[in-house]
Amino acid sequence: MPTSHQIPSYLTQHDIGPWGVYLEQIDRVTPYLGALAPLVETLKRPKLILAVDVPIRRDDGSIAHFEGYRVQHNTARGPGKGGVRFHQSVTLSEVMALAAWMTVKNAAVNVPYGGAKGGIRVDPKTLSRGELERMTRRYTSEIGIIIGPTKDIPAPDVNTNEQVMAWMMDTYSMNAGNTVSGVVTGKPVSLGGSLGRQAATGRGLFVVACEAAARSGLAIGGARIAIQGFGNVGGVAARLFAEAGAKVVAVQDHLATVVRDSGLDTAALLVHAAASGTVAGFAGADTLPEQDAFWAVDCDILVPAALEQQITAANAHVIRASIIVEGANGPTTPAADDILQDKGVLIVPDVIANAGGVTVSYFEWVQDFSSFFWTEDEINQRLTRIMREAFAAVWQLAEERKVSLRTAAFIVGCSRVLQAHEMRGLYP
Ligand SMILES: NC(=O)C1=CN([C@@H]2O[C@H](COP(=O)(O)OP(=O)(O)OC[C@H]3O[C@@H](n4cnc5c(N)ncnc54)[C@H](O)[C@@H]3O)[C@@H](O)[C@H]2O)C=CC1
Ligand SMILES: O=C(O)CCC(=O)C(=O)O
Repeated sequence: MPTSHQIPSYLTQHDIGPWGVYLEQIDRVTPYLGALAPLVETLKRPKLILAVDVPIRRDDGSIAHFEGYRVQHNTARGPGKGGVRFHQSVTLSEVMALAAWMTVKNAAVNVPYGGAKGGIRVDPKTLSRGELERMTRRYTSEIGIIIGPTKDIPAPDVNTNEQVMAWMMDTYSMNAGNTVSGVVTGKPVSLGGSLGRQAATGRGLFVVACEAAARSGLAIGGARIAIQGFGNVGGVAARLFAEAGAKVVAVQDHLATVVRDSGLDTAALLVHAAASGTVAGFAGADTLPEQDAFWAVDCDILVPAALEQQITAANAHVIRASIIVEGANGPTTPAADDILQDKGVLIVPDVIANAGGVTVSYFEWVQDFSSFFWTEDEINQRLTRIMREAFAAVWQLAEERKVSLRTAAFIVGCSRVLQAHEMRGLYP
């Protein structure tokens, strides 16, 4: 647990939430940072926090107010970069942690960004399309004072997509007086988005899962895969695992867990989920009676691809996978990390495993600046190379320093950020 002096006054000890997980991860890596360790305090303090009121007129004429945030955790290596989340459980602690993980991630895979994240506490499923658009536009106007293509570049996250990015880009552009396509990534391809961005996070996850499996002597063909979250990340990962001959034996979303021992028909499940908004009710599978039973499913590779703090001390003991590949940000608590490490489970941490999305966002941003667009093959090849190189560097460091892949990834990421601070001379 972080000590009380580390907790900023705007968060209280009892609701420290995901920010507390992040602080503990920083404390765990600090002994490995050598001469940079004295600078680590900067990583425990977000650079800028903006909390905004987002009022909209509902379709029935009433006014609703939502709480929104944009947090820039660190910009030593470049502009802030990170997604925007619309979810009923969004808190400041969560957005701070998500922004900080972006700082570490962007440095770990060496894209030239700092870390940022945004969110609105809202269940978007309760809004009409018109209400969603008005909320998105108002939020964009409110955070418009701190975002921009050279300052902070939002992108999709949970419950946001290319349509939301199109509205954000349009609102920012209207206020600027000209089209600014580079203000967000994950846009529709017709508006300056990149081929391959929609599938990039799942694809990058699949690439590093294959690398981890190869080094562990596990063949992907025939491997049993369990996936929590069947949205952008989990859905694409499921498809790629199935195409490679693995058996996706369990998928859980917010409403149900569907299982099939011989492997789910992932193509049919994707069609079902797209039509009904959930995996619940899928005819080609059994449904587990309890959501918690998902964690004990017999599998080789477990992919948490939903929300934070899902794998905890309460369920880590029952996990049967030998490899966990973190599609979600912050899905594993430090206490669960310890239990899983004792059990010999290999965890490929979020800051590497889900970095494919921001990597292709970087490609999108570069393409927007140059107004010259690449083919999908070029994008996928560059993505695969970056993911493999980042994974190999972290694997090698973990072996040399005899630490977990998470600690190794944090050593790489935090060292790059702190070296940037040192070279820029932010500590006169
Ligand atoms: N979209 C992207 O490019 C990236 C996303 N991520 C992370 O991946 C995770 C998933 O993001 P997306 O796939 O984009 O979101 P999404 O909105 O497309 O899908 C989220 C999925 O999680 C499920 N879910 C939500 N609450 C759940 C619960 N309590 N139990 C089980 N399932 C639950 C939903 O039903 C849905 O299937 C998040 O942690 C996000 O931060 C990380 C890197 C990039
Ligand atoms: O594509 C991006 O800029 C950020 C994606 C994101 O939010 C994440 O990696 O968690």
